[in-house]
Amino acid sequence: MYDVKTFNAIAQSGLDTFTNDFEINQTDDPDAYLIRSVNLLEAEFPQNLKTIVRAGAGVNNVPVDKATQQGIAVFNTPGSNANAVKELVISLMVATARNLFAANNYSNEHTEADVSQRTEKDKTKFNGTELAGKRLAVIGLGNVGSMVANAALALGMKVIGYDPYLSANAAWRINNRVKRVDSIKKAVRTADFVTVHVPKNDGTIGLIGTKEIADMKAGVTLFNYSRIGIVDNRAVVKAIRTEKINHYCTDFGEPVIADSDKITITPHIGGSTLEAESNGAVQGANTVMNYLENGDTTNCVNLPNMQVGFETAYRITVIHQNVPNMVGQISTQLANRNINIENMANAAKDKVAYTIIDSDSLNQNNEDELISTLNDIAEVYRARVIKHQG
Ligand SMILES: NC(=O)c1ccc[n+]([C@@H]2O[C@H](COP(=O)([O-])OP(=O)(O)OC[C@H]3O[C@@H](n4cnc5c(N)ncnc54)[C@H](O)[C@@H]3O)[C@@H](O)[C@H]2O)c1
Ligand SMILES: O=C(O)CC[C@@H](O)C(=O)O
Repeated sequence: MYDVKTFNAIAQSGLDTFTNDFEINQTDDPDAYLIRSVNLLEAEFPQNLKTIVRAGAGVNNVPVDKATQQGIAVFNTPGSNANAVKELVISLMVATARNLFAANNYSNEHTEADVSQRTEKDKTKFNGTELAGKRLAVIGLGNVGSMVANAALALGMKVIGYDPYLSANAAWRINNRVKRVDSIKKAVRTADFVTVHVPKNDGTIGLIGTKEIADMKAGVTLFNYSRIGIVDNRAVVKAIRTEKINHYCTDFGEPVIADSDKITITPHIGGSTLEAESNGAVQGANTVMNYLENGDTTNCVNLPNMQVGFETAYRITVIHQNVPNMVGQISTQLANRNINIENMANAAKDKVAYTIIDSDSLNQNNEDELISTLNDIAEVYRARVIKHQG
């Protein structure tokens, strides 16, 4: 039996996905965390914890390097909420272009009986613009950015994209009418709307600041539905004062941007739809089960992604440093115990490697001692044995 700890509301459809071999929130030493936005950056991890699965895209709330050092595999559920973010960003583009929030406030303030005459005079204040024919710059063309770009094209916009790290797979998703450029400056300089869809990491904090805003067209509308800090909110406030930025929409409020009718703040609801929460929870539950029961690392962010068919009675998985002679050291320990290797796979991602060894000749008598010996190898972060189900 495996135990899974949840810290946030995980959709019931996800919890229902777990088989009877999994229980939820039953111990203080779980095998897996299935989380959303809980901040684990200062957390101490229990000894038994083998995986942290983020139902959602951003893993900036997880100390990934620390998890790696402790042999904990970290996953996300890419794309599970991308459509929800796309719809929210597109709706806010329409809402800001048509001054919907100000128009709604006006209508709520003027409820007198003869309002219709006044309305006809006042409505010119809320004249808007259409999206068709306008230019949108999309910074980051992954799961969310590619969907926003394609939807904007369908609305008749001209779309310019910037993403220097775009994977080949992601590139297939992008309509070939999205013009790709090689700098933020080239992307934003003619754009009426700029939207940012990148992960938060050391390379993206302050990605859009004073300099990038200076490169934008006067009157631009800017969106940050990625994470707080990727857009420099102080620079935004200054640019709103000089009318360089016409409107700013973000999912991440902080005092410096409060109380401006030129700023629309939503409370981190980009992925908050029934569909997205269900997608993330179901995908997350399957990820937990696949890793704990098979050692599968699809969508792992700190280990190489490996899927190896599991046909033998036992599987030994080892997370270790990506240094010479690791496979040699591991297989020597198996040979010393007369354990035959039926199948072996190894791959590396940056400084970390993952080895999967399948065997029929391991047994309960030598399992604990073998794992303890493998874990004692200085460069090994975690070795474990998985018994074939069924
Ligand atoms: N508001 C919300 O509720 C919500 C929901 C989903 C995602 N997000 C945030 O949005 C981010 C993006 O989500 P996604 O699903 O599209 O992720 P993704 O990983 O599919 O795409 C991110 C893209 O950003 C690109 N990128 C990385 N660094 C870049 C840089 N310096 N300049 C330009 N592009 C860069 C990557 O190459 C990748 O293609 C997430 O990491 C998360 O922080 C927020
Ligand atoms: O869990 C959420 O509600 C937010 C998810 C979102 O920020 C993400 O990174 O996927």
